[in-house]
Amino acid sequence: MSATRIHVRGDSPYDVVVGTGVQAELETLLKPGVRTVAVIRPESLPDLARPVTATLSERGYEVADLPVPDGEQAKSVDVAARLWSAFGRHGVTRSDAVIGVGGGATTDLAGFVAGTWLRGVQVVLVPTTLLAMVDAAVGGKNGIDTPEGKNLVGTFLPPAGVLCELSTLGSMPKADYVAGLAEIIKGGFIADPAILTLVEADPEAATTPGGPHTRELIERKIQVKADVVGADLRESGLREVLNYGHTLAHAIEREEHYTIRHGEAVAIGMVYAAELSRLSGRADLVERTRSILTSVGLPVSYRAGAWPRLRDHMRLDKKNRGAEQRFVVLDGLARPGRLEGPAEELLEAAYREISA
Ligand SMILES: NC(=O)c1ccc[n+]([C@@H]2O[C@H](COP(=O)([O-])OP(=O)(O)OC[C@H]3O[C@@H](n4cnc5c(N)ncnc54)[C@H](O)[C@@H]3O)[C@@H](O)[C@H]2O)c1
Ligand SMILES: O=C(O)C(=O)C[C@@H](O)[C@H](O)[C@H](O)COP(=O)(O)O
Ligand SMILES: [Zn+2]
Repeated sequence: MSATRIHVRGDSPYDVVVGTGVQAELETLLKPGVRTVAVIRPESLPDLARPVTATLSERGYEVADLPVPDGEQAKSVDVAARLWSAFGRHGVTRSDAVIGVGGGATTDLAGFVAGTWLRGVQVVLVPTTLLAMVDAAVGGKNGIDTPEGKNLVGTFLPPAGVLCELSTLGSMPKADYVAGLAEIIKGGFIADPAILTLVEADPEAATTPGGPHTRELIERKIQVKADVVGADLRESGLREVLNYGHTLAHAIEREEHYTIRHGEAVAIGMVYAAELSRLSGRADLVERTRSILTSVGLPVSYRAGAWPRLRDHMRLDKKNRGAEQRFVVLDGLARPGRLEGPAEELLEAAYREISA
């Protein structure tokens, strides 16, 4: 199968390479002069990183294999501090490189420690989940969670390259794979409705890595993200559209102590954002949102009694300006807009519509 290259523009441009056998390109992404490569990967998945570490060792690089806790548990200041110490022990310098292999939690952590060590060393990302391929590893946002909220500490560091090895998706647990579909569907609502048509035509096929449209869905969503982050890396405006559904999603993740899958929280958050759009007189895409998410097995509601706490968590959303709460909403299909300083009654009314 041939590889597809999706180019991300900007001051530090790079390619996202999608296909099978693409890890062979790894060495070409490393800057000349790299001696030590720190490979960060989930501790329970040594086989995922082995092709990377073995290739680099054979080519004569000093490889530091750095396992981290699985999933969201990795995105903590404690784990970051352990990695900074390991970089010191292994003598990672500014001419060296960090490689993040794993799901979005691992690539977010790898980007964060690369962006903060020595004020920034090169990072290459090798996403191994659907969500990380179509979203987390693309765009240069990274971060860790704190007790105060999701991703509240992080940097913008464009990767030197992203390698999406499609064969790694085969071992993904179904629920994690389906969670990745939420971000693909998000791309459909904010920018590329053809994504929605593909999923709606055969939802069951969309939930399996080997489906007839798997690769097209992946490439379309990466293209949506590449177009946006290529124009606005640091979220000065346009990039906010990628946060559709995330204001409530991040509040739910915090409420669940980061045990709910990000994609599941985003699914619920998108229904909430669709309700906000409808109730504020913009687009009415509520039924289409509920229906497509339900068809692939994603959640569309959350506990009724949770509103006061969720409302409080949303006050620390990164899109807020001072006391003004801000949301991404839809003025129409593929026409994202903003809701700024909404009345509390509107926020609560939209929540009543999605609460179970
Ligand atoms: N930086 C961004 O722009 C951005 C965008 C979207 C999401 N995110 C972040 O991404 C994270 C979610 O990513 P995720 O959905 O990949 O979850 P995840 O990283 O938690 O991975 C899910 C689980 O799958 C395991 N796994 C990884 N690859 C596997 C494989 N090939 N086979 C079997 N198991 C595998 C992981 O170890 C983990 O247990 C969240 O922290 C979210 O905030 C970041
Ligand atoms: O890349 C972005 O920008 C996004 O908003 C994509 C989201 O899917 C992603 O979850 C991101 O990490 C959220 O960013 P945050 O700034 O709200 O933490
Ligand atoms: Zn997200």
